[in-house]
Amino acid sequence: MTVKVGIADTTFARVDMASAAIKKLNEMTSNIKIIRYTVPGMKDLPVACKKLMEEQGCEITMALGMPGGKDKDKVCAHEASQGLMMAQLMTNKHIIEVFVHEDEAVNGKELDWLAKRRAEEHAENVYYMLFKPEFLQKSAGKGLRQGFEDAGAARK
Ligand SMILES: Cc1nc2c(=O)[nH]c(=O)nc-2n(C[C@H](O)[C@H](O)[C@H](O)CO)c1C
Repeated sequence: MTVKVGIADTTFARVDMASAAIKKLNEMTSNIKIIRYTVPGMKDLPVACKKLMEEQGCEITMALGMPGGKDKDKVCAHEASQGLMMAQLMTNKHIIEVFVHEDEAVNGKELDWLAKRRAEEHAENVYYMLFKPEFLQKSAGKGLRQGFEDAGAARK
């Protein structure tokens, strides 16, 4: 049966993360219907995701945002994250937050690579959460990361 997956993204972001996530999800399964909803910025993502789940019937959503490098952007990112957690608890559905901070990368090229890679790897997580939760259980404690390289399990 087809599962609806919501993808909420922003015009503020400097990289089209949603397209990378959508491409990855469509490569992994044909059992999903993707509904995309683009809003101005990350603080608009909580209600966008809640509407995708409550009004469009999405089972799970991804919130793709890009906090800028200024202090006020980091405050906004914290506020947006609080909103996303609230929206998850209100709907009892997962919203996978995919934030890429503009100052995580040294230049535009790395930012483009990082943002798309993190979006893809979280899209994989969405697939596993929907269809193969046992795969995530098997990966518990492995230090997996999305975007930059995995941290790996702690060496005894
Ligand atoms: C300061 C600020 N920083 C960011 C940011 O770093 N990333 C982002 O996506 N959006 C930012 N915004 C805009 C808000 O998220 C939101 O779009 C506006 O307040 C309109 O609701 C604001 C206002």
